[in-house]
Amino acid sequence: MGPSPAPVAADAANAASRPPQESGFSLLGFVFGQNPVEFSTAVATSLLSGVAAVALIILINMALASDGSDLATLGLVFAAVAVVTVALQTASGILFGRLGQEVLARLRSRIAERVEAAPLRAVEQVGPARLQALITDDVFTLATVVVRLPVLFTNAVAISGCLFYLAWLSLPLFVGAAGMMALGVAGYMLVARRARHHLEHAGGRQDTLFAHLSALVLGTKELKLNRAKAEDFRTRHLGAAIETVRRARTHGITLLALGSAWGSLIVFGFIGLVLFVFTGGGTVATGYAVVLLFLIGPLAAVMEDLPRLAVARVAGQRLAETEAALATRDTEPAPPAPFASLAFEAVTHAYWDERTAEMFRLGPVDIAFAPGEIVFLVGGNGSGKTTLAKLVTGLYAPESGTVRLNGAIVDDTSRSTQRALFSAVFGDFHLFESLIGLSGAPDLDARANRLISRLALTHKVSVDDGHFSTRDLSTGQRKRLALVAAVLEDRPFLVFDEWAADQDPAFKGVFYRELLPELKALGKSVLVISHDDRYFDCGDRIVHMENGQITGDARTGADDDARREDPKFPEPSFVFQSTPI
Ligand SMILES: Nc1ncnc2c1ncn2[C@@H]1O[C@H](COP(=O)(O)OP(=O)(O)OP(=O)(O)O)[C@@H](O)[C@H]1O
Repeated sequence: MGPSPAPVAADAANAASRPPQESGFSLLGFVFGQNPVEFSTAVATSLLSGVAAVALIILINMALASDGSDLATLGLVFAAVAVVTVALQTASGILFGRLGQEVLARLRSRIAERVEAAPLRAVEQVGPARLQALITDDVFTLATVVVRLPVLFTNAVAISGCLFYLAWLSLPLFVGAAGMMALGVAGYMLVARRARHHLEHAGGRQDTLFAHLSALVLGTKELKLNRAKAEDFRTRHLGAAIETVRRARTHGITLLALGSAWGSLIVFGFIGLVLFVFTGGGTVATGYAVVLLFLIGPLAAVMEDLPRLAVARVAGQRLAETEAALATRDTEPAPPAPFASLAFEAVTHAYWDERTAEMFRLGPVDIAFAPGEIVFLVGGNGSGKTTLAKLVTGLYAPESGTVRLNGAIVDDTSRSTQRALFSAVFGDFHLFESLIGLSGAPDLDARANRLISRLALTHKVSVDDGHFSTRDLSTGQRKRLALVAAVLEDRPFLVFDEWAADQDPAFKGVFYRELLPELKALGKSVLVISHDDRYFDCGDRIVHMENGQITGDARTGADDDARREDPKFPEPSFVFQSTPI
């Protein structure tokens, strides 16, 4: 065992599980930033439509108090203001609708961009369930609030305007109205605090729910085979998560509804007091009654929107937390550099498992790679082979130790140069539907189809315009397609993580005895993680791992000249021509 690495430093990016920080996400700021002109116009139109609505109320009151001589003029003004109000409301509705969709699209792109830019370890720690919940549910919640903003602004202005008008009609009554409203708002806020706690809890449980929903799809086979298992999963696991989210959200929304009811009660109470107790009829009372009756609509709408704002605030906070967890940016992708050597000195990495409070430590590891070398990485399950491969490819940054590429130290600013050396097919590889990143490469379809034929897949799949004709294939066949994509990238170093494990015995032979030597003959380096001990002789070196340590690193013996004589190792005669892409 080497010196202990700094505890959990490697997992320090686990910000997603940190206690929630105050929301660093301002929805208004974000919408404004996306499109300042459109946002300002939208706000202006909704504010003006609020002013116009107040003007309408004043005109109605003037008409009610009129002796009839100015009714015609008032009528014309009323018609004009009504048209302007409707036009403004429509314009702000359309503008905020557009902005809402823009927010939805931009936030989704922004999350995708953060995921792309963040180091792999940070993305792994945030986890797919949180990202899925965020990109679907939370982002949608935020966009919905944006669509409601014009109504909120219009109503806020209408309420303020009406209050001014009430003050003008009667100051003492206005003071009473303002006092009652303050009481209503204070009561609402008190309840809303408690409601927010429930909504935050629901947000946290939402991640578990999405994880279970994904297990429902990915684990369909296992669940369908065993009814008891399916029922247990549906009721106890998925069902419990659905129920927890439902209960927490219901609690939150019920509390908010009670808060709104308290607000409405106060308003109605005040209308009653003004009409039946304090004014005792008269013009002021009529004016107050008309305005207060009008106010019920905007006040009710604002009360209705407050719960939406509370839910959106929680969504914004989750977004801010996740973005903070993904805040570290990897260096910009670098163009492929020439490869002369890659060396790791005393490199370590540690995983911290929060649930079991256990640490897996890899290293300190010393290992070096040269061009045109085939290295087998072998060892028991969980010995750290894939983790080492992630360090070698630059997907993980070492916690300590030194990486040298072509003699120069690789640091956080140059790690992308290290990554640019590699193409890899990991055990949990993903086969994209097309040869992404390669469009426009010369003869792409022809070269891909030659490789497909070489991998005995011609009857199953072809490439047309860079797209695979199908991905409905066996796991082994999809892995062959992943290999096609990796080889076509034409990078100097390839990593295959137990690639041959899903191949039939005949094809294992093709992989180890034909493809690997041909890649070597093209000057490629290959790191092969393998349990196929009968093919270990195909490597130049065998590196053994145990418990996160390299326990052996030895050359296989057969030198390259001897190999070339050996009929087992053919010349690179065929399709793997390394056409630069
Ligand atoms: N994403 C992860 N988060 C936390 N711990 C992990 C993670 N991936 C691996 N580990 C831990 O690291 C150890 C080494 O895993 P690794 O996948 O590197 O082993 P391996 O030698 O490739 O195993 P196998 O032959 O089964 O693929 C595991 O025992 C596991 O506890």
